[in-house]
Amino acid sequence: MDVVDRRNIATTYNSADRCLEHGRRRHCQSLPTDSEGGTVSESDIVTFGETMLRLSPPGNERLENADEFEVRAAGAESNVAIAASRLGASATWLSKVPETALGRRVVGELRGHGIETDVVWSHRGRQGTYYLEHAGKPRGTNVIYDRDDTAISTAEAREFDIDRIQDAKVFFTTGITPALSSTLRDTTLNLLKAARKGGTTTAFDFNFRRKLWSPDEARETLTRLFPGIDVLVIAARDARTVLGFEGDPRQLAHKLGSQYDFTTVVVTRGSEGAVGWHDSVVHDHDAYETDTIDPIGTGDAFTGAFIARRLDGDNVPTALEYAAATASLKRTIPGDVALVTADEVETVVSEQSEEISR
Ligand SMILES: O=C(O)C(=O)C[C@H](O)[C@H](O)COP(=O)(O)O
Repeated sequence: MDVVDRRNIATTYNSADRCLEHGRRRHCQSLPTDSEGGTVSESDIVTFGETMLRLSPPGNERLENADEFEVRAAGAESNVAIAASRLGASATWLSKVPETALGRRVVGELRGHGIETDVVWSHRGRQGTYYLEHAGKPRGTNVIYDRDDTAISTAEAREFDIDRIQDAKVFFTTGITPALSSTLRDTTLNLLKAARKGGTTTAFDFNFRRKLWSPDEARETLTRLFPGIDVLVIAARDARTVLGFEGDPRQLAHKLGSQYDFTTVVVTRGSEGAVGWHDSVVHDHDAYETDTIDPIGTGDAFTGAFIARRLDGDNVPTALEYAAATASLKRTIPGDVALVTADEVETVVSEQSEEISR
C-alpha cells in the first residue's frame, strides 16, 4: 500500500489525510508541523518529478567495460530546485519514491544539497536509474534509462500536499514527467491546474527526451498542458522538431509567445545562449565560455537560476544573464547538480573569472 509518510522527511502532517481529502489547508483542523513542532515552511519554488540514481563509470570508461560506477542523484526537477536554492530561493521537491535503500539514497542526497523534500513513500514500484557514458565527438555522451515500473509512474495528484504547491510562488515541472506514464500525464495536468487555482506561477521546461517517447506523442501531450503554463523554457531544437515551428531562436520565442498564453518564453540555444520573450519583447544573452567537465544538467542549472533571479525581482534580461552564468559554471562540475555559489555566479557575470583564483 502506498502511504503519505513524511515522518523522516523533515515535515509531518498531524491531519494529513483529512487535509488531503478536503484540499486546501484552511479546511484542516491543525496546522502542519515539523518533527520539532514548528510550522512547515513555505517554499518559493516547488518542483515535481522523478529523480533517478545516475550511474557513470569514472572518467571516459565505457559502460560495457566498467568495473565501478559513480553514483549520484539526478533528475531535471530536483536539479532545478537545487540550482534555484543555490541562488537564494527556498525550494521543495515533490515526488513518489520507493521505500527502499535506493529511494532513501536519492532523498538523503537531495536533502544534503539543502532542498526540502516532500515525498510519498511507496511499497510498490522501482527506483529509476540511468547509466551515463561520457564521450567526446564523434561518439558523444550517451544515456541509457532504466525507469520502467517506477514508484513515481503511479503517482496521482491526490497523493500530494496541494497546499504546498498553492502556497509557493512558483510550481515547476518538465516534459519528462508526463513522458513516464499515462497516469503521470493526468497528474502533471492536475498539479498545474491546482497551482494556477492557488495563484501560483507555473513554470515548465519542455525537455523532450527522444528515448522516452516520440515527437508526435510529446507534441500531443505537452501542447495540452500549455494553457496551464505561465513560463515556458524550451530548447530551439525541440520547438522545431517536436512542435514544428520554424525560424531562428528569436522568431521561435516570439511565435510561441504570441500563439499561446505564456507570460514568458525562454528559448535555449545550447552553446549560443538563450533568448527570452516577455511583454512582447525578445531579449537575448550569449552563453559564457566554459571548459566542460560534465555537460549534463546545464539546462536545469540555467532554468533554476532563471527562476530564482526572477523571484528575486530581476527583469528578464538580467535573469538570463545569471542563468547563463550558472549554466556555464555547472559545466565545470561533475554530476547533474549545479553545486555553485551565488558568489561564483556573480564573478562570472562580472566577467572576472580567472584560471587560478588565489
Ligand atoms: O534526462 C532525464 O530524464 C533527467 O531528468 C535527468 C537529466 O540528467 C537532466 O534533466 C539533465 O538535463 P539537461 O540540464 O538538459 O542536461
